[in-house]
Amino acid sequence: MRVTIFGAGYVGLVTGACLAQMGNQVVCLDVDTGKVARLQAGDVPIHEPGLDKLIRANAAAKRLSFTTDAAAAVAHGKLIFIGVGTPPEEDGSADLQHVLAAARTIGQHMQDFKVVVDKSTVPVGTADRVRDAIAQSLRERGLALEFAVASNPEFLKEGAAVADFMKPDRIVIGAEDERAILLLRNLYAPFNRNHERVQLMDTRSAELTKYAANAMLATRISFMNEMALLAERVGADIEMVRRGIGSDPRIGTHFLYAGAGYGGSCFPKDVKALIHSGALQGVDLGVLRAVEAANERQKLVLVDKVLARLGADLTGRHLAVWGLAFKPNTDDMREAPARVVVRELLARGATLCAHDPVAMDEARRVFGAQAGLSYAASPEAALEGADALLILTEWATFRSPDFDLFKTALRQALVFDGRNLFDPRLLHLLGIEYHAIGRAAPAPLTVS
Ligand SMILES: NC(=O)c1ccc[n+]([C@@H]2O[C@H](COP(=O)([O-])OP(=O)(O)OC[C@H]3O[C@@H](n4cnc5c(N)ncnc54)[C@H](O)[C@@H]3O)[C@@H](O)[C@H]2O)c1
Ligand SMILES: O=c1ccn([C@@H]2O[C@H](COP(=O)(O)OP(=O)(O)O[C@H]3O[C@H](CO)[C@@H](O)[C@H](O)[C@H]3O)[C@@H](O)[C@H]2O)c(=O)[nH]1
Repeated sequence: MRVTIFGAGYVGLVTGACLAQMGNQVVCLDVDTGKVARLQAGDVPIHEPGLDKLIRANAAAKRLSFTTDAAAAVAHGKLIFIGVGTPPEEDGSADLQHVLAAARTIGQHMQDFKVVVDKSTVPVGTADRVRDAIAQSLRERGLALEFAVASNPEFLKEGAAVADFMKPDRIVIGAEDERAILLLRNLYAPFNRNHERVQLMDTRSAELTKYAANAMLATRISFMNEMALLAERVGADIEMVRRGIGSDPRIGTHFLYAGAGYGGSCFPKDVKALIHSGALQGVDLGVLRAVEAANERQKLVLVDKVLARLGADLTGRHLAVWGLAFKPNTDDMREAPARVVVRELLARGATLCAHDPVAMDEARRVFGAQAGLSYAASPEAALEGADALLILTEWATFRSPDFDLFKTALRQALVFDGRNLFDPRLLHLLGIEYHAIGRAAPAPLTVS
């Protein structure tokens, strides 16, 4: 099928590459000329496992191309996806300017029937606004062409985006138009072979499903982070509690990891946007307000531990930081807890040497030329001469380090772990002082 995608970001590129891999003819349109030029040259601007290979193979097979030519892109696809950004406004609401600009562009160029599918995360009622924007552009052209608008929210996770798209838990289609439903069902048929994954619903329910899913996951994380605070005070271990509750199938094991707070381009903005949508309707989403407040506090928990141990003035202290991305397997630093932690430690007078396997270029862009912040080519190099190590992202390569280095490379064997990577008893045995999230100091080992 011929498919056009507005937006060549995380969602647009992954959707485009995966649909092309199934044989579809995909054109990705972006307004960022630099990004499109890079993609046309075979350079994939984001780090996402498996994505660059998929993009290059499908571009070489002429199933996937990138353009800034809106007229040609709109003419190409019977199905036109909108996968542009919906960043937060000052008041927390979703900024729909890019979605509505894409809708207007479609209305300005379409010549025949199109199915316009919103894949961006948008508040309930946006499909109606997209419909109105297209209709308005058509009216301005003196045309009355038919088109349908559907909602098809995306549930991929960064760092596992290609795998998530190829093997989705569910494919939510919000549509009322039979032509849109038929085209989308057929487009997704190759991703829907083993069991029925398509969930067909009305557009408004589809739009709300996306926010509700992210809000539920964020709620679990903030809940566990609060339990972790309590666990520390009462001498319990949040990792034991996590296993204890996760084995109940009504709760399940996923998204129960306490840590340095959730980040990324989705949970923070989507929780805010849902709270805002509730307020507009006179519904106070108090649970979500608490989820957000708990997360803001949580981003500073590791800093508080450092200050409690090393003193409120960190002047003259040098600290190693492992991990800058908001999660492993991505170079994305949008809303990453590292942004808060690094700025706070620098403001307290510390100097920092950071390492991240892929996000250091992005970090240089985010932090700019910050006095006191340097980068190391390896995790080991970051440790040299530091007073302590802070761990902010759970990269696999951090999980089994040479623990002896913590004693030889660091000035003192002191580790603050925001992702609970290690067994506190092991580090205790090795003579390393270890502060993690929600984990009380270990009892001495019984030795026979
Ligand atoms: N990143 C994720 O993991 C993820 C997962 C599911 C859903 N979403 C949602 O999908 C949407 C896109 O997110 P993203 O992370 O891919 O964003 P992104 O910022 O990585 O990419 C958006 C792209 O859209 C382009 N763009 C903006 N206006 C445009 C226009 N008028 N025409 C064509 N292109 C335009 C931008 O230049 C940019 O390249 C958001 O609503 C987000 O909430 C994101
Ligand atoms: O138990 C957990 C799980 C995650 N996190 C943190 O939560 C954040 C988000 O992680 P994750 O959900 O894995 O990544 P995203 O790429 O932001 O994906 C979320 O946001 C996307 C955009 O809407 C959705 O499509 C996905 O389904 C949803 O998981 C990260 O900072 C993680 O460190 C925790 O602290 N504890």
